[in-house]
Amino acid sequence: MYELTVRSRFSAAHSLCGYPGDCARLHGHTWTVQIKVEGEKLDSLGMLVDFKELKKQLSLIIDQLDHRLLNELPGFREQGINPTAENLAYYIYQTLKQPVTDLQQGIRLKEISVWESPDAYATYWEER
Ligand SMILES: Nc1nc2c(c(=O)[nH]1)N=C([C@H](O)[C@H](O)COP(=O)(O)OP(=O)(O)OP(=O)(O)O)CN2
Ligand SMILES: [Zn+2]
Repeated sequence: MYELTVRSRFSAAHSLCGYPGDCARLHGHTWTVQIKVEGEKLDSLGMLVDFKELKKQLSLIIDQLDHRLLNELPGFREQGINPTAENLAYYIYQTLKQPVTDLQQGIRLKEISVWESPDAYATYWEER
């Protein structure tokens, strides 16, 4: 098996409704998002999939999140879901799952990790 990893960053604000502390107040982070894909077969260039293609997919979702109030995103606002690192990792996974599969035959989205700070991150994946 091969595994590829691509990372990017964005800045955005959030508040955690019901949190018993200062995270309930509006505040911001420079978030890091990491995407991992996996697959077995390399193409004739020796690539599982071009990093450039993965970066493109990642930048599409980053553009939706950058300099936003994350609580107002569709998917969080209507359902009153807190934009925690966990929920963001799930949201990004669901958004990228199909587009990544469509990039190249035989590859799948393995996991999404979201860092709120250099020392704290959450990862979401689905069992095969
Ligand atoms: N499991 C989770 N726990 C917390 C989350 C989260 O998304 N998942 N989020 C928060 C808040 O967003 C908070 O802003 C982050 O707090 P913290 O990690 O403590 O970061 P600080 O920048 O405040 O760093 P300090 O080390 O506390 O100064 C809280 N928990
Ligand atoms: Zn926070």
